[in-house]
Amino acid sequence: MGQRPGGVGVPRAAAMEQPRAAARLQIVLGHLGRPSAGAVVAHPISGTISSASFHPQQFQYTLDNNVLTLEQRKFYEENGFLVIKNLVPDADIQRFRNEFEKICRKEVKPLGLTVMRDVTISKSEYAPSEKMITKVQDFQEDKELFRYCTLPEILKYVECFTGPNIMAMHTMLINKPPDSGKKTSRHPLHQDLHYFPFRPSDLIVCAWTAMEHINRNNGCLVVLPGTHKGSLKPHDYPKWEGGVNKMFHGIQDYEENKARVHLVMEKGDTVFFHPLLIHGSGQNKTQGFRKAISCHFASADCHYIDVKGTSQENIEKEVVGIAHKFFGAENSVDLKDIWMFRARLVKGERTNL
Ligand SMILES: CC(C)CC(=O)SCCNC(=O)CCNC(=O)[C@H](O)C(C)(C)COP(=O)(O)OP(=O)(O)OC[C@H]1O[C@@H](n2cnc3c(N)ncnc32)[C@H](O)[C@@H]1OP(=O)(O)O
Ligand SMILES: Nc1ncnc2c1ncn2[C@@H]1O[C@H](COP(=O)(O)OP(=O)(O)OP(=O)(O)O)[C@@H](O)[C@H]1O
Ligand SMILES: O=C(O)CCC(=O)C(=O)O
Ligand SMILES: [Fe+2]
Ligand SMILES: [Mg+2]
Repeated sequence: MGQRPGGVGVPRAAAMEQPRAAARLQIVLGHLGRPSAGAVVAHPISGTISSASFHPQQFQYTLDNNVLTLEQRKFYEENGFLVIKNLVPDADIQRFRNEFEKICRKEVKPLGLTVMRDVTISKSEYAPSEKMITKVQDFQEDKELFRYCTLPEILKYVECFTGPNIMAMHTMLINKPPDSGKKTSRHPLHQDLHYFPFRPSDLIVCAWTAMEHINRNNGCLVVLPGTHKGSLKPHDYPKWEGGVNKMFHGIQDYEENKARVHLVMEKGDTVFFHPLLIHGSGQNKTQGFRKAISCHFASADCHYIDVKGTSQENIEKEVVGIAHKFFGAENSVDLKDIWMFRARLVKGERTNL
C-alpha cells in the first residue's frame, strides 16, 4: 500500500503522505480489530476517515483473517456467538471424559483445581464419584484436560477474536447434575465479563464444547442474541426459592421479553461467544450428568483493570475471600494476582496478562 503512486490530480506531497498516514492508521485500527487493509483511507483534504467502497463492512468484534466466512463473521458481529459444528473429535472428548472421571475418583489431583459440588449436596458426606461433582475449574495444571485449550481446531477460531497472542484465562468442565427438584442445576442469566478484571472485552472469547448431545431437556446453553453490544450489567444472587450455587450471580433486570435462544448441540459442537453476551443454562431434567468443557481466552495484549468502585466489586470480594480462607488473610492477594497466577499462554507471546 505504501508503494501506491499518486493518482491524477492529487498533489505530489499529499500523494506521498496519504498512503503512509493510511498505513499508520491501519496499524492502529488493525490492532483494535477494525476493517481490513484497504478498507480505510484518510481523506487527502479534510483528513477525516472514510470507508473505501471495496469493503464497506465495519467489524468491531472479529479480526481480519481467512478463517471465518463473511457470513460467519457477520453472524458473530450481530449476535455475539457462533456455533461451529463437529469441531472437536470424539477421541479427544473421550480423553477429557476419562480424565474427569479419574479426578472424580480422586486418582489424580491436579494442582490448583477447584472442585464444586451442587449446593443441595454441598454439606453431605458421600464417597467421591462423578455424581458428586458439578464442575471442576482451573485445570491449567492437568495435562489431559488442558489439551482442550491447545487444540489447533479451537485456537484457529479463537484467533479470529483475540488475535495471535492467546492466553487461556479460565477453564471449566461442567457436569450439570440431574436436578434435585429445587432447580439448583440452573445457571442464572449472566455475562462472563462480570468475573473478569481485564479488558478490552472484544478481545476475550469463550469456547464451550458439548461433550454429548445437549438440548433443553438436559439443560442447554441459553443465549440472548445481540446483548454483547450492551454494557456490563450489575450481577447478584438470584432470589431463587430452592437456593443457588456459590458465585452463580445473575443479572437482576434483564428484559424478560428479549428473545431467548436455546442452543441445541451435538457432541463436539463448539460455541464461541463474547463475554458480554447474556447467557445461562436451564435445569437438567434427565438422569444423566450433562457435560461440557470450556475455556475463556483473551489476547495477551489485554490489560488488568481495578474493579474497585464498579459493579464487579461484589465478585472480587467473594473470590478474594475464598483465597484468604485458603492462603490465610495475612498473605493478602488481589484479583489480578489470582488471574496472573492461573493464566497460561497457549499461542504467541505473553505480553501483558
Ligand atoms: C465466567 C466464569 C468464571 C463464570 C463462572 O464460573 S460462575 C461460577 C463461579 N464459580 C466458582 O468460581 C466456583 C465457586 N466454588 C468454589 O470455589 C468452591 O466450590 C467452594 C464453594 C469454595 C467450595 O469448595 P470447598 O471449600 O472445597 O468445599 P467445602 O465442601 O469445604 O465447602 C465450604 C463451604 O462452602 C459451601 N459450599 C460448597 N459448595 C457450595 C455450593 N455449590 N454452593 C454454595 N455453597 C457451597 C459449603 O456448604 C461450606 O459451607 P460452610 O460449611 O462453610 O458454611
Ligand atoms: N423465572 C426465571 N427467572 C429468571 N431466570 C430464569 C427464569 N427461568 C429460567 N431462567 C433462566 O433462563 C435460562 C434458561 O432457562 P430455561 O427456561 O431454558 O430453562 P428452565 O427454566 O430450567 O427449564 P424449562 O425448559 O422448563 O423452561 C437459565 O439461565 C435460567 O436460569
Ligand atoms: O451451564 C453451563 O455449561 C454454562 C455455565 C456458564 O455459563 C458459566 O459457568 O459461566
Ligand atoms: Fe457463563
Ligand atoms: Mg423456563
